[in-house]
Amino acid sequence: MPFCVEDFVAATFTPMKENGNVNLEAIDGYQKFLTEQEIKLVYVNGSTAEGTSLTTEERKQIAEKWVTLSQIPGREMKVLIQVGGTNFKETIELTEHAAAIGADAISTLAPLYFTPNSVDDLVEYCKRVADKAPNLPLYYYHIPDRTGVRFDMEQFLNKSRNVIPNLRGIKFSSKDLYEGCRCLRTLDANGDNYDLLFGCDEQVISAFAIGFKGAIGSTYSLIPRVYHKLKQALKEGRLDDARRYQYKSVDLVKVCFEFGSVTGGLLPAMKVVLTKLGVDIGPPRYPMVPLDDATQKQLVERLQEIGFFDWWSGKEEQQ
Ligand SMILES: CC(=O)N[C@H](C=O)[C@@H](O)[C@H](O)[C@H](O)CO
Ligand SMILES: CC(=O)C(=O)O
Repeated sequence: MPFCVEDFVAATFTPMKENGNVNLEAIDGYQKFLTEQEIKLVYVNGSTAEGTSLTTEERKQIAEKWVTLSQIPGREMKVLIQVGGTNFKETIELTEHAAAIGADAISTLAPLYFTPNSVDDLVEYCKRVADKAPNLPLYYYHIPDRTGVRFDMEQFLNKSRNVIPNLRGIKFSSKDLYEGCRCLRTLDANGDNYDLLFGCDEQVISAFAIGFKGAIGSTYSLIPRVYHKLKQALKEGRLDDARRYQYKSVDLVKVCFEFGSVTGGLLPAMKVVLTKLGVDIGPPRYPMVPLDDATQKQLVERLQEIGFFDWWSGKEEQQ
């Protein structure tokens, strides 16, 4: 079951209408935009997508849309579907649905609210999900700051190795690079063909330095070219250049956080950024609140100050 993700996976946003409904039609333009930015993998219904704010029916429709679009010649991409949530029955329904529609992989959060008591409980949970789609690779979605589930991922890997045949890795959305490094060491020592995908975009250079090969995140939708250049620079040993690209990502994330809220973090601001790039992504869904017009204007001014639109268009590269 080879599925080596040595690339950037765009964690997709969910297009919404002003009335709060999902704007399924707008996924078309967004998918095309990502194709043009050379994004070849997408992560659907995760945090960036407000997956836990969507109904199960909406999640299915969104998953179907991404899979269908990814089958259009010239617009091919791999589609990973996040199936986790609060309700195990729905998680299973979404897992079976992902398999039935031809998704490339699934990913699950830890169960929310009634959270596992031990790493063994977590392994058991992932196994129950994985068993419902035995032909699909499964990526456990580790995002302790959101789920409160903080079990050590090195232990998780060691305990699940012989138990979950289709586990293929972890989406590692934690800034604990010591833990990440221990995971990489144990995978290496055991010859595991797993992907450890880093989830903190503003630190991805550090993750690559210790051996991560791929990453999943929200900002890969916004500035994929910057990250592709970062990776290329690292590959060629041009560390200063690589840092320069990481600084751009840090600047963008920092500005988005300036307009962030406790509920949604930087997400409502990032939806504005994508809209300004010409993708009709709309507002976030409550309990996240959209930025009002005046605040959007301030955000655009801050983006101009950091030169975002110049490096986005590639203008700055010619200087
Ligand atoms: C909570 C959240 O959305 N995390 C994302 C993925 O895990 C990241 O891609 C961040 O949005 C990004 O690193 C900016 O902080
Ligand atoms: C990686 C991330 O942002 C997501 O889960 O959507």
